[in-house]
This record gives sequence, C-alpha cells and structure tokens, in this order.
Amino acid sequence: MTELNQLKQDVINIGKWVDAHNWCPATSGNLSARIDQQRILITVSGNAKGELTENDLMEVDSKGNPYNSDKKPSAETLLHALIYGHAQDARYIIHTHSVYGTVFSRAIWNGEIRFNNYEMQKAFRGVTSHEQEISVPVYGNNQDMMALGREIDTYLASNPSCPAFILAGHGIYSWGSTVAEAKRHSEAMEFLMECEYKSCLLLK
Ligand SMILES: CSCCC(=O)C(=O)COP(=O)(O)O
Ligand SMILES: [Zn+2]
Repeated sequence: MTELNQLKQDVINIGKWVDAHNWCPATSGNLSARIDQQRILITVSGNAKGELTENDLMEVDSKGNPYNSDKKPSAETLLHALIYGHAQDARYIIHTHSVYGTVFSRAIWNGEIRFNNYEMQKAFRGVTSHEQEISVPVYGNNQDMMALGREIDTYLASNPSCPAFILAGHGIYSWGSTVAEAKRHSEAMEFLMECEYKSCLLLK
C-alpha cells in the first residue's frame, strides 16, 4: 500500500472509531492526516464520520486551500492547517463533538481547563505524574474561522507542545504524531472532560 493510501485508510478507521464512541454525532467533527510539509489529507465537509470512503477525503495545501480538488473541505480546515503549522510532529488531528466536550466547555467559555491529580494525565505525551498539571485552552465558539484562527495561532505559537484545545459548546481538537497517540490524546480528553463534569455534580 502507498503511504497516501495508508493515510486514507487511517483516517477512515479513525472515523469508525469516533463514531463507535458517539463522539461525532450527525455529520459533526472532522479528521485529517499530514501527508507532508505542503499537503494535508482532510475530510470533505458534511459527511458522517463513521461511513467515510476515500471519496470523502481530499487534499489541501499547508494553508488549507484545496489542492487538485473541486470538493469542499471541512469548514474548520484552517484550524487543522494552524495545528500542523505549529505542532511540527503532529501527523493526525481528531476533532470531536462529544456530549461532555460540548457541555462542560460551556461552563468555561473562554479561558482554560486545568487537569490536576488525575492519573489519566499520563496519557499525554511527556507526562509522567498525576502532579504534572495539564492546561488546555478553551476558546469561545465563533463562526468566523479567521478570528478563531488568530486566537489559536497566538496560543500555539508560544505553546507548541500543547496536545489539544477546546471550542466552547462545540467540541475538542486533539492531535498526535501517530494514529495511536492522536487517539490516546483524544480519548484522554474525552475521559477528563467527563470526569470534570461529574466532579461538578459531586460538589453540588
Ligand atoms: C453539525 S456539525 C457543524 C459543523 C462542525 O462543527 C463540524 O465539526 C463539521 O464540519 P465539517 O465542515 O467538517 O463537516
Ligand atoms: Zn466542529
């Protein structure tokens, strides 16, 4: 199998994985893989992530413009391009619209979520202790991708090893250098968001 075909298969399989967890209901979410420094493989806008075929994938350039394709890329392509631009070892990006990612972030809206004293923090690359705080930025949701992109760009420029961010009331972006790492970061974020939500119920 060529490297490009392998990437296509990886994205299709990640789509089945997020769908099995119900993290991308309806046609929500988007997925991508870095082909090389110039090209990104990304999901076409508006398709169910559990039923992706090669026709639901397309190439864009490093700025997010369609590359040899007349299909419409994900409406959030710019965010994928920004992540790949800053996180040089990111190879796969997973954007989910899970219930906990959506609901809990509405309580923060703009700022950050700090995860402390969860053993699960060790799922993130380079973290070896529950005492190593993980801070994940939360951005107010915005239909203006350029404006959202500017905020995210500023943060990633000074925090290039950040493994995830959250769009409030919208969903979670996670990434990694391999399929396994991107899925691990994504799953850890989903778990921690559910824990934080349930912790709030305990404190009521
Ligand atoms: C019902 S999903 C609304 C759009 C969105 O947030 C999303 O993740 C999917 O957009 P895309 O253009 O990638 O299909
Ligand atoms: Zn989205």
